[in-house]
Amino acid sequence: MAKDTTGRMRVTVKSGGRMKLSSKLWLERQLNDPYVAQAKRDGYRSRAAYKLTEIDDKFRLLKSGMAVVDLGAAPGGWSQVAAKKVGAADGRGKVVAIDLLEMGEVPGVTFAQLDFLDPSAPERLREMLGGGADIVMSDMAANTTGHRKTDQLRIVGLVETAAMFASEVLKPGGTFLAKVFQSGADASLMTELKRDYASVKHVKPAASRKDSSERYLLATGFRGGAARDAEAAAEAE
Ligand SMILES: C[S@@+](CC[C@H](N)C(=O)[O-])C[C@H]1O[C@@H](n2cnc3c(N)ncnc32)[C@H](O)[C@@H]1O
Repeated sequence: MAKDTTGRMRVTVKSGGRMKLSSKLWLERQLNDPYVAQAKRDGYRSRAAYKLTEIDDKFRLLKSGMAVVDLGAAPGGWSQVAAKKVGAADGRGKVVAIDLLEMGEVPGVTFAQLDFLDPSAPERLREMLGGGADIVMSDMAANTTGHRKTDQLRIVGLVETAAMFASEVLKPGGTFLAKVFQSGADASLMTELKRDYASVKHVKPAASRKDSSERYLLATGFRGGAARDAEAAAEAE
């Protein structure tokens, strides 16, 4: 039986033409998970909402009036948190979100069902955004094959593509937040991000399961395309 990136056993079930992951262990965890119960009480679509809330409480990323891109948004917990913090429902801020899956409407959030790896995705997102972004955040998790090396490459590929997109749309001073998995495979990405952002670190919120290798890469203080290109040109001389 294959394992996913959290190391848990994975059973693949076909449902309505869509592949669904399930397991007895996963179900037990859901039932005993305080964040799942809390999310129900607070009206959040997912327990993931608390990961973003925690990161934001600590680093004060989301502010009223900001423009946010949410990659891999379904079922919508992060979009709900971001929409509330930036004031998207009353038009102060903006949240644009995409996912491979459908997502129920979140007030103030512009959503498109779209594969981020599709060549048309960046342009579509730029159209939805209609300007620069203050934050690009990605909670995307690539589908796993069970083959460790392949899975690591897919995961890193997804984050690198998200980072590249972030560097195209972020305003100077902007933030890139992305889910990664502890593997060391993101070392070269870290080096690039350190060149493009004032601060780059890994964060692991308490709501992220301890036995999971999941963590988040937080890059703040985007230096902006012009500054970055000048630095690269100086290095090349
Ligand atoms: C952990 S979930 C996100 C949970 C979400 N942040 C929340 O708070 O509800 C990861 C999502 O990434 C999406 N995803 C994975 N690869 C993607 C891709 N290439 N393009 C768009 N979405 C993708 C999956 O469909 C899945 O819904």
